[in-house]
Amino acid sequence: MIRAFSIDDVRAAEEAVKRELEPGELMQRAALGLAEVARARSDEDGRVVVLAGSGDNGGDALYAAAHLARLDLNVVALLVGSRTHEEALAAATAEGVVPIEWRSGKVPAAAAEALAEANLVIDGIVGIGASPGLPKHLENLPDLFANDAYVIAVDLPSGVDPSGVVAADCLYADETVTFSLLKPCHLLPAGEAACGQLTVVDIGVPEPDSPAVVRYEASDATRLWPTPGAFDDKYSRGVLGVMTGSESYPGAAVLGVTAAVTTGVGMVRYIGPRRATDLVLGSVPEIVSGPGRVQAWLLGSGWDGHGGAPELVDELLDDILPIVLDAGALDLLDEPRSAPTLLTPHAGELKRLAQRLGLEHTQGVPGARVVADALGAHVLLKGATTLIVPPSSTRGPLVSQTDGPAWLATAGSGDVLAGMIGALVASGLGVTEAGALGVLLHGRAAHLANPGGPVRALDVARCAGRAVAEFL
Ligand SMILES: NC(=O)C1=CN([C@@H]2O[C@H](COP(=O)(O)OP(=O)(O)OC[C@H]3O[C@@H](n4cnc5c(N)ncnc54)[C@H](O)[C@@H]3O)[C@@H](O)[C@H]2O)[C@@H](O)CC1
Ligand SMILES: [K+]
Repeated sequence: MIRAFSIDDVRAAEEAVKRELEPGELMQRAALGLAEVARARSDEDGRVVVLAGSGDNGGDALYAAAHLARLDLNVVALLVGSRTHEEALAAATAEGVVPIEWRSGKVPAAAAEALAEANLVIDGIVGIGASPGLPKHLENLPDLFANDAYVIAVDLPSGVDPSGVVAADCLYADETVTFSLLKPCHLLPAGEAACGQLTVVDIGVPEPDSPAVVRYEASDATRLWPTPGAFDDKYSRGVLGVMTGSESYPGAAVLGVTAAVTTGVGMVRYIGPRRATDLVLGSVPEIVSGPGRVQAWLLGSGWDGHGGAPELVDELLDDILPIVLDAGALDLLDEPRSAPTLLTPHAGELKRLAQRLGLEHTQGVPGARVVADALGAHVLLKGATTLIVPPSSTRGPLVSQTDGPAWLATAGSGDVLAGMIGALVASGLGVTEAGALGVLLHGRAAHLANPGGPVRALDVARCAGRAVAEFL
């Protein structure tokens, strides 16, 4: 599992280590690690421009500049903040780094020339001390870079919100060199795309106890998968009740049920309108049609209204079983249930849901968070990066998954994901783990369905079983 930590926890962990070290030692470690990566990425005749801002991020960059100049690279330092880390600047100039001030206004000619010639740019404008966005005079900075310049961000791409919540103008990097601990922006959509390749340099700061953001990997699927044992039967493995599909959209039921059965669960009980039931039975003869005992419910994919059985739905919502609410069932809840509940909206559905509930945020992490808090439910926000946001009261980390190819943006894909997650919840996993492993499985199954190419949702569903075998 990949873990990122809140900025407050990172600061506290760094301070604790600093107290045990000589002053400045931690920055020296960061700068040396950064310089080693930069050296490995630069040519023999490396022409390097270091962008140094006011804070310690600029200090890291300037000390790294000193190391690179000592290795005979040609290094220019553009001092772009209102202040400069004076000791780091002195160390850099002592090794032959050429400083150029560009603290505001138009770019000085010498700075523009250095940037146009640089094949390596080190972005030390701001790090974890930053508010989102770039200073006005640097907004068009990338226009000054040579096309083939390799950009290394120090700790994080400058301009990115360190906590990964607010999307802002930032300097896109080819590689981000961070120190010991990942920060939320490295894993969340508002920052991750700007990071490029993420490289972690160990400066000896131990992980705090509780991560703010986690990402599940294949090894987590191996560890957590609800694999049956010799004493299991179909009931002990778990039964999933599914109410999906409608007269207008019966295909959603076929896709979700196919995915659930192929993912592996003791049994699926399906309840839906006549046409959908006939289609589901026709393509998935393993299911049982009609009500009965189940361990979890999946509702809503392909609904056109309330799924045709409002009394039953009300009963389920009052019940103590875990429920996955997808698509048309997202509108069912107005207040928290007393049992685990996972909502699986895409961005448009989240917006509609948050507006219906009269909440102050409607998008991204803040939108998912207010919905999760209002409904006491986990919100799995689907997208190129899929997030799972728990209610604040759980104090649990956000989950951020980027497993699927973009080919998964196709009709029926969400119905398949809901079926996979439903199967995992019925098998006994908590909604967070089921959501995260479901997203992992969805991505892996898409890859198996057609490596590197377009996929249809039914093929993704059919590949679930093989994908599970790969995890195990
Ligand atoms: N704290 C530590 O123990 C360590 C910190 N390190 C480095 O120090 C960085 C954090 O340093 P700081 O706390 O000094 O903070 P930063 O260097 O991130 O920036 C703070 C400075 O930037 C200004 N600023 C804030 N937002 C801005 C914006 N949007 N545009 C332009 N300027 C802005 C502030 O006025 C302040 O002067 C880390 O990201 C890392 O690179 C490393 O040296 C490792 C050890
Ligand atoms: K930076």
